This record gives sequence, C-alpha cells and structure tokens, in this order.
Amino acid sequence: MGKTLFEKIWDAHVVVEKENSPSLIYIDRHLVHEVTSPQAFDGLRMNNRKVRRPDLTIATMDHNVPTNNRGLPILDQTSSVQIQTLEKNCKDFGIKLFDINSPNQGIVHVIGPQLGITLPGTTIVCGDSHTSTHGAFGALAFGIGTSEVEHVLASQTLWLEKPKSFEIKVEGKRKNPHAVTAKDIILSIIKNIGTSGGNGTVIEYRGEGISDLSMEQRMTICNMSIEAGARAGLIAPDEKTFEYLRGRQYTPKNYEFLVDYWRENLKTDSDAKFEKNYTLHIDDIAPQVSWGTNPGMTIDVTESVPSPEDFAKGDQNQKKGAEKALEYMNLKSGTPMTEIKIDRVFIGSCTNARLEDLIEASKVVKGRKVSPNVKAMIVPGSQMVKKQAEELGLDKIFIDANFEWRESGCSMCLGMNPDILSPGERCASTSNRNFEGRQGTGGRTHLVSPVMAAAAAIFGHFVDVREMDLN
Ligand SMILES: CC(C)[C@H](C(=O)O)[C@@H](O)C(=O)O
Ligand code: SF4
Repeated sequence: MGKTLFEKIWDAHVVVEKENSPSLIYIDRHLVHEVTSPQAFDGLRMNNRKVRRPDLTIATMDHNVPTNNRGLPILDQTSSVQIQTLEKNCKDFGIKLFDINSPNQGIVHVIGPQLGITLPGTTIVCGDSHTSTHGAFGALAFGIGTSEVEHVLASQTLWLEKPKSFEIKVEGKRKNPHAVTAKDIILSIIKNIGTSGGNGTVIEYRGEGISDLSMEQRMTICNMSIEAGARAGLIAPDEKTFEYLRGRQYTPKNYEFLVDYWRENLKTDSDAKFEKNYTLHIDDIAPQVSWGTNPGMTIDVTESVPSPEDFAKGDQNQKKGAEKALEYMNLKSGTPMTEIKIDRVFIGSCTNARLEDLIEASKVVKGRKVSPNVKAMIVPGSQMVKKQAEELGLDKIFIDANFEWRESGCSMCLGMNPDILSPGERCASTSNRNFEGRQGTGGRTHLVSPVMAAAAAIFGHFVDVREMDLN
C-alpha cells in the first residue's frame, strides 16, 4: 500500500522506532522565541550541555515586543526581562537571533517561510502551537513544550507519538475569492469538524480549493490546524511552493536539485489510505465570523447569533458552553451578525498579517475612513512585510483612513504586550483564538478575515464583504 505525504516525511526522519511507544524523530529546523525558551536554556546550563546544532536553530522576538516606539526602553518589566534573557541565551549558546532592531525580526511563523528557512519535506519545531503554519510548504511542523525545546536544543531530536493521518479535501471554486478567503475556508472547516475534530492527527489539506490558494493563503489554513485539535497540518508542495522559496535569504545553494527531488517524492501516493477523511465544498461558502469563545463557535456573516437551544440536540455541555459564551460575549440570540457593533479592529498575527493580507485589506480601506466609534490598527507580521507594504504605499492608505500603522510582532493577538483590549471592548480580529481574555481581560474577540476586519473598521459593524467591490 502507498504512503501519505505525512508518513513519507515521518519515515525519513525516524531515528529510533519501537512498537507501541514514541519514536525518536530527527529535527531539521528549530525556531525559538522569548516565551517558551528561558527554562530550556536554563536546563542546558544546569546540565552543562551545549546546543547540538546552533546552525539549525534560529531565534526571533515576537510575543513581548512593543509595536510602537521601538526606540524607547521597554517599560513592561516581564517583557523587558524576556527579551533580555533571549538575547543573553542566544549569545551564550551561539544562536542566530533576529532582535528587535533586525530587518528580519517578526512573528516566528511569518519569518521562517519568508527567509527560506522553512523547506518542503523537513521537520520543523518551535515552542509554539502555531508552528503548524509551516506545513503549508509540505514540512512536518509541530508545536512543542518547553521541556521538549530543551531536548531539541540538546539533541536535535524529539520523542513523538506517531499521529494518525487525516485527509481534509476542499472541493470547488469560490465565486468571489477576494471576499471569501482562506480564513473563511479554515473557519468553516473548524466550525464543521469542531475544535477536537483533528485530535491526534496530522491533517493533509488537498483538493482544488487548496491548490488554487497562494502560498500565503495556504499558511492561513495550516496555521489554524491546531484550532481543530490537530498536531500539525500540511499541504503537498507544488510549483507555487517552489517559486515562493526560490532565491530567499536562507534558501539552500543546491535549491534546484532539491526541487527536482521534492517534485518527485513529496506527495501522497494514489493508493495511500488516510485514517480519517472530511470534505468541504466551497462553491457557496460565505464570509465567516466567530460569535463565541472558541474558533468552532463560528457562523456565516449572513446568519444571526445562535441560541443555546440550537445546541440542545448535541450534548448538554454544548448547550451550557453556548450559554456561557453568549454571556461572556454579551450577545443576544437572534441578533443578525451584521448588526453587531465593534469598538476595535486588529489586523495582524501569524494567521493573517502577511503582505497579501494587507493588500487585500487595503482594497476595502482605500479612499474611506475608519468609523468614528472604532479604533483600528494594522500590525504587519514582520519587518519585511512592513517594508514591502510601505513600498507599495499601503501604509499611506491605512494611515489616511485613520488606522494605526505599527511595528511587527504578535501584538493584540494575545495579551502579552501593551496592545490589549479594555474590559468589555469588542474586537474584529484577524487572529486565530477567541478564548476568554485572549486579547486582554474581559475583551471580546470575533475572528474574521482581513477584508472582513477592514470592512468592520469602516462601517463600525460586521458587513458581508461580498457586497463590496474588491477587485
Ligand atoms: C506563547 C505561546 C506559547 C503561545 C502558543 O503556543 O501558541 C502563543 O503563541 C499563542 O498563540 O497562544
Ligand atoms: S501571532 Fe498570536 S498565534 Fe501567532 S505566535 Fe503570536 S501569539 Fe501565537
């Protein structure tokens, strides 16, 4: 029987395999950031160990960095300590670091592909759940915990339970691909399979609806695999993948030789079997908006806020969960989504802060103004994205419309830096998690695509962007 792409990459990286126990897997790339690495480096020091492959380890600072006034000292004590600690650790252990002043600084999952560090067929780990993003390039990319970070630093290997394989087919063609985006595809998938639908699996996204997507859109899909409970998500590389990585700063010298190998080998065999399957038809899907406190609590923008009774047929826990979510979100069942007013807009994060996301959002914003009741910000995913956007004049479009134009970082995706919601504030956000308090204590998050967020900023409430001219 043939093998899936996941099994091929897995088999090529197994160092030790025993029946019914985890396997030891070789790791090709280790990405490091300031939040999950300090104890790992302390562990190495305590045991008098070195980093085994500093040349395969790369660090950036993203979660704690302020996104304005980079020249000033960082006032927040925790953030300042995290950042200084990463600087010291990278210096002591000989690891390349893209620090706050580097032109390569940015969110770890944005800079990996952009610099050509992320490559097809490789294993990539990072102490961060959204490492699944790199799977868009046909890499097997896992988020790991801090003790595993230490293990990888010390040995360049990782003990892993072999996940099951899950095929998600995305079939059909979107009628308006500017209005119905990759974010709407992945939110629809999570809405349908649930936040535990992918538990214990590696998802391979396949089908016309996936191959039609650009590389940056594919990253949005793989990024949120983790929100469906999966260990990782991947997409077989194709000519778009090879073209995207060609000539980047860290792309290997023998690139064309590698491309020939990848083209031949990095695909699921036609007779391979997946352990789980799901198909989504996208011809008629609508822009999505989350209404609750997990990414599965999502509906079409044309729908109304659901009632806990809608979930009564499921288990009682679902009904209770819906009640609790509605209360936290301060929403009334039956309210049309398009009538929900928002206070803040955040266009950023490793899900949706790449150049293409900003280009698409700018089409909505051009020549318009942010609603007077809304505070809106754009936080590019990396310094490189920021620079490229500025070269295209996007900063001007956003600033003219009264958006704030910031420096790169995780920013308001999670409350680990000064960019947070005030209690009770409602935000249209292009990030990936809408958990209670995620963007600041008492803050209310609605997950949407960049064009939906931009339109919400302009109108002050959610709108169906299919009704706008986005070409
Ligand atoms: C801080 C980090 C460990 C965390 C993660 O693992 O995902 C963060 O990036 C997030 O998105 O919640
Ligand atoms: S942007 Fe958000 S989801 Fe992505 S790594 Fe940063 S905090 Fe995590």
